[in-house]
Amino acid sequence: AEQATPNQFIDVFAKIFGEHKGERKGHAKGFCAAGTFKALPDAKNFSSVAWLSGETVPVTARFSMAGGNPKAPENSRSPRGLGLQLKTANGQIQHFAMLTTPVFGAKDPETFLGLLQTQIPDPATGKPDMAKIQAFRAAHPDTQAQAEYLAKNSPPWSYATTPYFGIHSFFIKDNSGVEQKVRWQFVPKDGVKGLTEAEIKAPPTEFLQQRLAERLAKGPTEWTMQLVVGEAGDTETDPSVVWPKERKTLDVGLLSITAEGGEACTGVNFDPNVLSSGVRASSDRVLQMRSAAYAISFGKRLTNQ
Ligand code: HEM
Repeated sequence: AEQATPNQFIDVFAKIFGEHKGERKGHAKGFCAAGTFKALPDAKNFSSVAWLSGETVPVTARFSMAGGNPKAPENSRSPRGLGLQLKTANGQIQHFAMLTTPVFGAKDPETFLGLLQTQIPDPATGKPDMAKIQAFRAAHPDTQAQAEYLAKNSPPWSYATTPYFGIHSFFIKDNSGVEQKVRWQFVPKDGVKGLTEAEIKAPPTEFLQQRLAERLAKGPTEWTMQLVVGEAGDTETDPSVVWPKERKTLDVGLLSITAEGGEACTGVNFDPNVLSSGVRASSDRVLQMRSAAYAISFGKRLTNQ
């Protein structure tokens, strides 16, 4: 089959969600936040990547709802996103652009594009054809793990009460010069809390920014950054597959969100392939596709398209 192109994603998002000039074509609804990242004392024994040194690194962040709907209802069973940009004192930049699911909804760009194409509303009814979506999912088992996770785990009660997962594999050079295959995740110090069944069934609501503001009025909200260390045979190319849960996990840092709102994240393209020296992307084709798609979306939204 032919390879998917980044423009096909921009096009299909417009067909599913409508045209929203000046907005992100994915994760259209969201808001900026700010804080710091500080490595835990042991992290520098693992790697000398700049942001693991222990200095307090300023963070520009954005919390978001998946999808291209700028008015997405906040009780929907869809992923939430967190984009982080770290800038170290010596000028290193590191991005994380994560979801609240440990896996992605497809193994490669072509399957993701195919799944999105089934979600284009039927012009006759204005709604997607559920049978078509189900048939596609049945024929593509790699689209099922994320859907199952979303069905079993309630959407977050607050952006502060959910973990965020990097999903893709990356390589971090350790202090002996060996590249370690890792996946990163941020675990909330406030604990994991989802919406109740009643809250999920209630009419579309908007509460995520207000709940975060109320939480921040009491002080910073924190996450522990963990690196899951892969072993030989753990996939580096397939973001729809979670690694075995007995993998070694290192607590490497503390993300502290201290403020929300403002426009500091508007000029940031949270391209997940912006990596500090000592960090390298894997050959995951979904990860590779993201840079090109985000660049198109970024250019469009900055020029009010
Ligand atoms: C081929 C697969 C994917 C495509 C085509 C895609 C597309 C997009 C696009 C067009 C944007 C808007 C970018 C901008 O205007 O700044 C976006 C935002 C985002 N995506 Fe993806 N995405 C994909 C996969 C993923 C995956 C696997 C993750 C997480 C692991 C993810 C997490 C995010 C987040 C957190 C944002 C919001 C960034 C922000 O707040 O500015 N996406 N995506």
